[in-house]
Amino acid sequence: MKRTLFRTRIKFCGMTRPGDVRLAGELGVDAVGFIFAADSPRRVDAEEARAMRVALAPMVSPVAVFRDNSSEEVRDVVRRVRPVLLQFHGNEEDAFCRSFGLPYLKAIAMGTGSGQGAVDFIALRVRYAGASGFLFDSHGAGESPGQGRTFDWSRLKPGIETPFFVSGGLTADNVHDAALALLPWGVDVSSGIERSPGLKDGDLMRRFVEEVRRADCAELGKSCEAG
Ligand SMILES: O=C(O)c1ccccc1NCC(=O)[C@H](O)[C@H](O)COP(=O)(O)O
Repeated sequence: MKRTLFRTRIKFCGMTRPGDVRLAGELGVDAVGFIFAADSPRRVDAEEARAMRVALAPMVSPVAVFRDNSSEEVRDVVRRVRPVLLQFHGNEEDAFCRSFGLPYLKAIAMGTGSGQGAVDFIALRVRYAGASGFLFDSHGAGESPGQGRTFDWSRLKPGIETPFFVSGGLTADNVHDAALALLPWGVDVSSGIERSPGLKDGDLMRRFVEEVRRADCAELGKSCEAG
């Protein structure tokens, strides 16, 4: 999407501890994700997510993350956790995703490596007409997300007109390049800020945020020079 503001949103995903949620807020992160997918090592239940929601600083958005959960499970999380955004990583179609009355992000499985074509963004927009945005993640279709692998970023061509997040294998060492190469609405990270699945590391969290802000400053500098 055309860059008009110079702040890349940051979402920390797979939070499992209130202390990590508190630190994310202090670091200026925009959103935190709670994972309710059955097969995730970062899975939390609605009560654990509620406890973390209490630890959220003002203006930090709680996001509920699913992968082929039943509509009853999603409804239960919506009622008990009160997320402001839903994120779907499985085979969910638009009618399902929008049926909960909340904005949603559709995660798109990009697979790993190169050799696949550019993303057909118009087809995605048609298929997920109700989506507020997309999250391009590195897992293959049917694979578990959160594996810490990148995908071929060149498959995302400039000119995407809907907010999109880049995800998969981002760390403090590569997020600066990703942000500058793709100018995404936001970046999403899980294992790149962890010591082990679900246990975030304060130093890695802080370094990740610093690197995103460094990319934002570089981009802002370029547009100031261009007048
Ligand atoms: O991370 C998981 O375990 C997970 C399981 C099921 C659905 C979604 C999941 N994660 C969603 C995310 O947004 C991750 O942050 C994203 O896949 C990036 O992960 P990573 O490569 O570890 O940064």
